[in-house]
Amino acid sequence: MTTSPRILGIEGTAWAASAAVYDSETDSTFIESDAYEPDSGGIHPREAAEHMHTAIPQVVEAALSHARELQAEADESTGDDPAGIAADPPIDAVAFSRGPGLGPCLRIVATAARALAGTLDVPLVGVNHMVAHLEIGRHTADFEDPVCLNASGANAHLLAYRNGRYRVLGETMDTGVGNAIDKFTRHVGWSHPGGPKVEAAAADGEYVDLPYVVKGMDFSFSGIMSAAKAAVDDGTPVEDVCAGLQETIFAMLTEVAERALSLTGRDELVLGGGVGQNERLRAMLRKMCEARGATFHAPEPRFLRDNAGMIAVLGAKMYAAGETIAVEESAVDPDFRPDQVDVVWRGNETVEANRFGADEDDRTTVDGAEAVVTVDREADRVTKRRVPKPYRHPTLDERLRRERTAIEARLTSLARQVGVPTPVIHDVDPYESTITFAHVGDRDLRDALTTERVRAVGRSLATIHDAGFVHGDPTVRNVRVATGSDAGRTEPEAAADRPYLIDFGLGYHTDHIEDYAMDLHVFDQSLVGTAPDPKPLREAAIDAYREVGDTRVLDRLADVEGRGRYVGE
Ligand SMILES: C[C@@H](O)[C@H](NC(=O)OP(=O)(O)OC[C@H]1O[C@@H](n2cnc3c(N)ncnc32)[C@H](O)[C@@H]1O)C(=O)O
Ligand SMILES: Nc1ncnc2c1ncn2[C@@H]1O[C@H](COP(=O)(O)OP(=O)(O)OP(=O)(O)O)[C@@H](O)[C@H]1O
Ligand SMILES: [Fe+2]
Repeated sequence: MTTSPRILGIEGTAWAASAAVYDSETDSTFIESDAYEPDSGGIHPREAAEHMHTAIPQVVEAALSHARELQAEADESTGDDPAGIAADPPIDAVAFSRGPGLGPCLRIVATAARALAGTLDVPLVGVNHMVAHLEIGRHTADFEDPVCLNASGANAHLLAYRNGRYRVLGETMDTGVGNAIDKFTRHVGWSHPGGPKVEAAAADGEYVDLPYVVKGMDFSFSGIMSAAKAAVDDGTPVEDVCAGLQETIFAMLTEVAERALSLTGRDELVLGGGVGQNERLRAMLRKMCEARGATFHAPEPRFLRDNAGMIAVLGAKMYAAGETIAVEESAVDPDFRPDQVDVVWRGNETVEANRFGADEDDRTTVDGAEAVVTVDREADRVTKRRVPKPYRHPTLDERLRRERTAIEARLTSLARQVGVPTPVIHDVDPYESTITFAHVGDRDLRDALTTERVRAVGRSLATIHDAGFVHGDPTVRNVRVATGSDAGRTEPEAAADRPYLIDFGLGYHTDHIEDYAMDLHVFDQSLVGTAPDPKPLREAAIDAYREVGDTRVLDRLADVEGRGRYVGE
């Protein structure tokens, strides 16, 4: 096996019939693509498959002749047979997208890949398309351990590596981000794909308010899309709706990306996927990263939209790690999830169990994802101020900060009333987005995870749900625990080591089982994303919830997770 492989990649999960050659020796990528453009409506699976059928052989041939040229040049410089007849094959392996994607398209690509590998007598590498979207950014940025935001047509999720897998920290609860935008543009009669048209129209539009929906690091587009369609139908100028749509959707994605950086303690962010070509989204992510001292990278547009270059680049890493597959094991998988992939190419890299400075005894300010928290040790109080986010439209920014401050104060008190430990509120100023409340605990749960504490959180969530509201963002960073050192100076609950819930800013009143299940799911995902060994903790949370809460919520949780959603181990 060569140490600097040359890989031919093939992509065809939906619209892009694409082939590429990645030459690791020179770190260069040649891409040949042929896009399927529907005459009307969105992507028709059968038409897309017909497109793959005719276009794949042509793009593969173009890539192959490029590979032959590279090989001839290499042979010439090493004095091997210049005709290339007796020399090595022009590539070391064929990598192809195994999924996720449209079944009929995937099968055509896989068949082409198997045939080519057979003819050239080189191995096959089966690549997960979503992991390729993120690895291309890590590769071109040369980042060590980034959080990745995949913003593509059929998907939208946040991923981060932990213990040999890319874990899904957050994702869309309904459609992919590009598909959501494309549905809106179909409604107003614009041709597919809609993303670039919305971007162009938004440049001439004025921001309008639309529903903003994030739950922890998950998010949903259905409400915004219905509201956007209704606004156009009611006569709001379409450019204004486009501006509102971009500002809202991309602010949601930027917010959850920031929360993922904060939760995982990382300082690198990469963007992947076709929607990543949008300038406004990139500008927002860049601003957010700048403001928190993180580094942002988006690969060039040819690597963002679906392309075989990313398949070839990841194929090379997988090949070098020995991840080839036999033909009989190379079946496609239309639902292939990123967290099903064993990330062997990153070696035995283990993220240290605790990368989050656990010692907080002297701290006076804490930068959360949304707020700056100032600790007054003498008074045993903290002041939390939701700071303006420079990436957000000012109107949206002000609305979110004001609303969240008010709801946080209200629900923090309400939770106390139903017996869930929370900090006592001393003062609230929604217009300054400031709350002053009691200092509680001596660690975030993230830095002091035990099954007992997790059980207590499970019980607390069941209790507030029973009272008719959700926390909205119950992650291991939004729970404070008293590990002992200051148990004496805090309140009675802490002495009993009952964790405090904090940060109710995303909470709301609801009697929907679905909302309660989502709340529990957010907590569960935060365990998966941060705990060295999440399994017993996840079980503890569920068991405790079962003791106190409504079991229909647990049934619904299983549903939520089974809905093609991505859950870890
Ligand atoms: C499974 C796979 O087939 C699928 N691929 C995919 O969705 O193609 P991708 O190239 O990553 O993204 C296409 C989407 O990207 C959107 N898009 C393209 N340019 C855009 C722009 N300037 N602004 C916003 N969206 C844009 C399009 O409207 C379309 O919805 C996926 O990765 O989810
Ligand atoms: N009452 C409190 N007592 C002690 N520490 C607190 C208190 N409130 C907040 N903190 C500390 O400040 C951190 C950030 O607070 P909080 O989660 O409310 O802000 P945020 O910006 O909304 O954070 P995020 O969105 O990242 O969860 C907490 O993780 C916790 O360590
Ligand atoms: Fe894609």
